[in-house]
Amino acid sequence: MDKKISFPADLPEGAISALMQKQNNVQPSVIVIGSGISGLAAARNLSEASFKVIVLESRDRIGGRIHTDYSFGCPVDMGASWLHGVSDENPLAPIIRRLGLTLYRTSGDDSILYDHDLESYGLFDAHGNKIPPQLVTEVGDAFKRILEETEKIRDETTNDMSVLQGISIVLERNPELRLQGMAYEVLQWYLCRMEAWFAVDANLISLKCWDQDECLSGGHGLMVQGYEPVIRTIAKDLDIRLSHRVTQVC
Ligand SMILES: Cc1cc2nc3c(=O)[nH]c(=O)nc-3n(C[C@H](O)[C@H](O)[C@H](O)COP(=O)(O)OP(=O)(O)OC[C@H]3O[C@@H](n4cnc5c(N)ncnc54)[C@H](O)[C@@H]3O)c2cc1C
Repeated sequence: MDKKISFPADLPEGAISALMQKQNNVQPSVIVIGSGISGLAAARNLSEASFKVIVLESRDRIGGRIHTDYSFGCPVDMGASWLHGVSDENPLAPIIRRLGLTLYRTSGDDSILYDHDLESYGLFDAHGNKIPPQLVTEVGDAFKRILEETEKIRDETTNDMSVLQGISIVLERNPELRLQGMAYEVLQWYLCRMEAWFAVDANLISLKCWDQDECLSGGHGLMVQGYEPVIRTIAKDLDIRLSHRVTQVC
C-alpha cells in the first residue's frame, strides 16, 4: 500500500477496502508475515474485508507455536494445547463450536490433570537430591519480587528492553535480592519456566509487553482433538507461501 488515504471513523466492515479500491482503482493488497494464529487471524479478517492477502511463512508448515503432532496416532500438541477462556467472548468459540471440537475442562475442582502448583511435582538437583519444597516456594516469592521491581525499570523509560536486562538492572540496584548457591539454581529454573511459556530466551522477552495479556472468563479447556483443526479452519483458502522467510521490510 503506497498511497496515504484518510478514512472517516466508524466505517462498516469491508468499507476501507472498498474506498481504497475506488480511489486506486485496484484491489488493495496486504502481505502478512507469519502464519501463526495471529498472522492467520489478521489475514482471515483482511481477506473477509476484501483485501488481497498473501501470507509469507518462513517454515514449511503453518501454525507457528501451535502445532499438533499426529505421529503417535493421537493428537499431541507441541505448543498451545489449552483454550484459555472457555466462553462466548473467546474469538475462537464459533470455530470450536462449528467444528464440534471437545474441550476437557482442567480448571476447577473436577480437574484430574496436573496443575502448576508445586505440590504436584518436585525439583531435584544435579545429583538427584530433592530440593526442599520450602526453598522452591521462597525462591518463587523472591522471583516475584524481582519481577515487581522490573516494573519500576520499565516505568522509567519509554524504550523497551528485554526481561533479562530488566532483571540484571534490578539485581544491580538491589543486592539483597541476589541469591546464592542452590537458591540461585532454583531462580534459574523459574527463569527457564518463564522462557518456556514464551518459547524464547529471556533476552528476547519484551519487558514492556510480557505481562500485558488479559485472561478471558470461563476457565481453561484442553483441546482434546488438538489445536490443528482450528488453525486449518482459519487458514482455509488463504494464499499462504510456505518456506518464504522475510528478511527485509522496505
Ligand atoms: C510450549 C507452548 C505451550 C503453549 N501453551 C499454550 C496454551 O495451552 N494455550 C494458549 O493459549 N497459548 C499457549 N501457548 C502460547 C501460544 O502458542 C502463542 O501465544 C501463540 O501460538 C502465538 O501465536 P503468534 O501467531 O502470535 O506467534 P507464532 O505462533 O510464533 O507465529 C509466528 C509465525 O511467524 C513466522 N515467522 C517468524 N519470522 C518470520 C519471518 N521473518 N518471515 C516469515 N515468517 C516468519 C514463524 O515461523 C511463525 O510461524 C504456548 C506456547 C508454547 C511454546
